[in-house]
Parts: sequence; structure tokens; C-alpha cells
Amino acid sequence: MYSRTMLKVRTLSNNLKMYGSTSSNFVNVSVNDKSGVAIVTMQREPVNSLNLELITQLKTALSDLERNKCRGMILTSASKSVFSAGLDIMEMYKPNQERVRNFWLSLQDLWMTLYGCSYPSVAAINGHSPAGGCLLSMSCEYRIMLPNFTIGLNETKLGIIAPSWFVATMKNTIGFRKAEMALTLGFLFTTEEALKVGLIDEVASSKEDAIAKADKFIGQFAKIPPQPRTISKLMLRSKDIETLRKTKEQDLQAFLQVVNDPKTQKGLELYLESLKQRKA
Ligand SMILES: CCCC/C=C\CC(=O)SCCNC(=O)CCNC(=O)[C@H](O)C(C)(C)COP(=O)(O)OP(=O)(O)OC[C@H]1O[C@@H](n2cnc3c(N)ncnc32)[C@H](O)[C@@H]1OP(=O)(O)O
Repeated sequence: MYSRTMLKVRTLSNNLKMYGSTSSNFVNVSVNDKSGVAIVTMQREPVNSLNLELITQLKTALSDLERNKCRGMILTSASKSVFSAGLDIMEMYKPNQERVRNFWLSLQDLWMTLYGCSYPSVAAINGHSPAGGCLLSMSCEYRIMLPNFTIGLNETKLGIIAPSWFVATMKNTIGFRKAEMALTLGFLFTTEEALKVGLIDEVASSKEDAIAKADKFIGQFAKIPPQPRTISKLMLRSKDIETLRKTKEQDLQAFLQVVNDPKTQKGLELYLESLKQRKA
């Protein structure tokens, strides 16, 4: 339906001209002219790890969609096996202090934008989705995942602690008890387990099927007046957004303290090595 041959697909307005094919182009946005639904595709090879640039481009794309009053947004990945590998560990390993500060502030902004967007949002999770990838998925209103992948907040397994707003997002998605178990274990759910626990809403057989299911979910809102919809959504979500907005600086300082701790640095080094050794 979104294919360039079957339907006119246009990039979203002048605001989104930056998503042309440049080498720093990590996000592609295409809009279905008929439905007004946008597909936002992360395309930072190989694993869509969230570095400063990808985070910033995602935030800009989502804000532009808000300004352009899009009817719905589907977040997905250009990769065949990874939705997003979470935060780019290289941003946190031996970091440049100014960049790592911007990195964290941008991540906070992205989460507040996605979690609080007025349009219906769906994650079409077409690959593994650990840590920050799981956060992005959970921040959408609906999640559709392909089989044989994993999703979860695995931070404790890396020896780090998921920030309070990651925790709140998970608690709001699967409830206190299941979130407590998942977070303390750093558990990565398979697609089937994620469905059982309510971390995802549907399983799709392919990316095309996921997009079709996402369109169907968003289509339900065609008959619902947008303002009451958005107000209802924000009544549920704004408390956690406001909490972060008010404590942004504190949250940043806590992050910087952890990242600059030599023990964290050693842990990240070992984790990076283990990722590389998996290939050998
Ligand atoms: C106080 C701090 C709070 C922090 C809060 C959140 C933390 C995070 O989000 S930390 C990131 C946590 N992410 C993970 O644990 C996922 C790690 N990655 C994987 O498990 C696998 O890569 C994955 C299953 C996603 C995909 O597997 P493959 O398709 O087999 O790919 P490879 O493992 O071969 O990876 C390719 C290439 O990418 C590098 N890589 C992977 N993930 C990351 C990452 N998150 N950051 C940076 N780089 C990453 C991996 O090392 C490979 O690199 P090369 O060997 O140089 O090709």
C-alpha cells in the first residue's frame, strides 16, 4: 500500500526534505496520501543503535508529523533482523563529555515527544528490540512483532540500571508485577512470551502484514474525534512526561555519574568485546 509503484508516496513537506538520501540519513519518512498515516523507518545500519544523530533525526521527524497533523505513525526498521539494538554503546564508552550530555538530553526529548504525541502510534517490530529499542516500542500505543525475535529491558544484565522513565514506561505497559520481574532479571522476551505478558499486542507473519495490521489499528480512530482521543491519551501519560520534564537535569546528572564511573566503563568494554566475540 505504501509501495512507490502502487501509491504516490510523498516525503512529508519541506520540513522533511532533510530525509533525502544523504549519508547522515538515518530516518526515512513516507506518508500514505490516502490515509495520512506515516511510516517512520529507522535505517542506521547494521543494528539501528541509537546514537545522537539517529535520536535527533527521529525526534525531528516525530515533531514534524505532529506539526503536519498526521493521522497516525508506524515506527519500523529497514533491517530484516533488528528493530533497534538500543542505545549506541559507543556513545557511552569513553565518551566526549559534551556529546554524551547532548546524547542524553536528546534521548529524553525523543521519549517525551514519542510518548506524548497526539497521533496514534504503532511499533511494527520487525526484528530484535532490546533496551532502548524496547523503550521506543513501548512508547507507542500498539505493538506488532514478527516471530523469532526478542524484546525487553535487559539493562541489569549489562550491570546498569534502566532510568526511572524506562521503568515507568514498562510498568504502564505490562503492570507492576510483570515489570518488576522483567526489569530485575533484565529479561528478553521472545515474541511469543512478549504476547503472553502483554508487552506486544499482536504477532505478524511479515513486515507487510505488520504494516497492514498497524494501518487497521490506526484506522479505528478515523471515527473518533481527535481532541478527546489525545486528551484521554495524555491523561494517562502526562504525569510521567511531566516528572521527567521537571527532573531533566537531575536525570542527566545521574546518567553522567553512572557513565563516568570506571566500573561502568569496564562493564561496557567487556560487553562490547562479548558482542564482537559472538561472531568469532
Ligand atoms: C545509565 C545508563 C542507562 C542506559 C539505558 C539503556 C541502555 C541501552 O539501551 S544499552 C544497549 C543495550 N543493547 C543491547 O544489549 C543489544 C546488544 N546487541 C545485540 O544483542 C545484537 O547486536 C542484536 C541482537 C541487536 C543483533 O544481533 P546481530 O544481528 O547478530 O548483530 P551483531 O551482534 O553482530 O551486531 C552488529 C554490529 O553492531 C554492534 N552493536 C550491536 N549492538 C550495539 C549497540 N547497542 N551499540 C553499539 N554497537 C552495537 C556489534 O558490536 C557489531 O559490531 P561489529 O562487530 O563492529 O560489526
